[in-house]
Amino acid sequence: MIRRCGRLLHKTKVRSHCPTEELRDFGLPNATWNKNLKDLYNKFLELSKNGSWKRIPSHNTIAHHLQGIGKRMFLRNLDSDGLGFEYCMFYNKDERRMVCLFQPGPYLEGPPGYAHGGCIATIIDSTAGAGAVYTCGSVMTANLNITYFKPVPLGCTLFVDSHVDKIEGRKVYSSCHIQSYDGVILHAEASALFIKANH
Ligand SMILES: CCCCCCCCCC(=O)SCCNC(=O)CCNC(=O)[C@H](O)C(C)(C)COP(=O)(O)OP(=O)(O)OC[C@H]1O[C@@H](n2cnc3c(N)ncnc32)[C@H](O)[C@@H]1OP(=O)(O)O
Repeated sequence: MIRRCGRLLHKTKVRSHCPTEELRDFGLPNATWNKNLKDLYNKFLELSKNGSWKRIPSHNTIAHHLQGIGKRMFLRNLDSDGLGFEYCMFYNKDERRMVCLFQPGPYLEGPPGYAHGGCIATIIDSTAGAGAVYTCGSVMTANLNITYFKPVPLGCTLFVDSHVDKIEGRKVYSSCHIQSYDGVILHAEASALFIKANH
């Protein structure tokens, strides 16, 4: 057993709710971020100075983003930094764009040394989904189509760029692509349909 935030947890690291951890903004740099991720982050912080881009805080429960009770978010469900989804997001309201700067950690392995396709789908769903939420409120993913072009090495820095293309009634059509941090490699592209909450 280990003691964390005054509570006893099993060594298997099954998490209980720890208020201080839940208040942490995981979208801020930590020691596991590589240079390319930090450089991209600083670039978008610079772009945010005139208000065109906005950094999106990232907590480990949905309760911080939406009203209601939240448990642990899928993308923030590990206790140690750098092992899973290491990322931050920035939103541009005028362009209806959400970008995610993403460093896949070793626990996201699929093929040896490369990220699992499901985690690529997850980061696309989360980035484009967050873009849809910030553009028009609560949504659910109805459809997600992905084309994988090049495998993603674990520990690299990726630039995930999503855009709300069209809104028709409750239907929100988005597109997304994932490139290497320098834009040289196109790893994947996707289209998604989100349905706005019916209220
Ligand atoms: C800051 C925090 C950011 C968090 C981002 C989170 C991103 C992650 C998001 C997710 O992972 S959500 C979880 C995965 N998705 C689901 O579990 C959704 C499961 N499906 C459903 O719950 C329902 O099917 C859904 C809410 C998507 C739609 O059901 P509704 O009953 O609300 O809608 P309805 O069936 O009446 O359809 C509304 C319109 O959408 C259309 N539609 C619905 N599903 C469709 C589909 N799959 N393909 C094409 N069109 C679809 C439907 O034809 C219709 O078109 P019209 O208005 O033109 O008649």
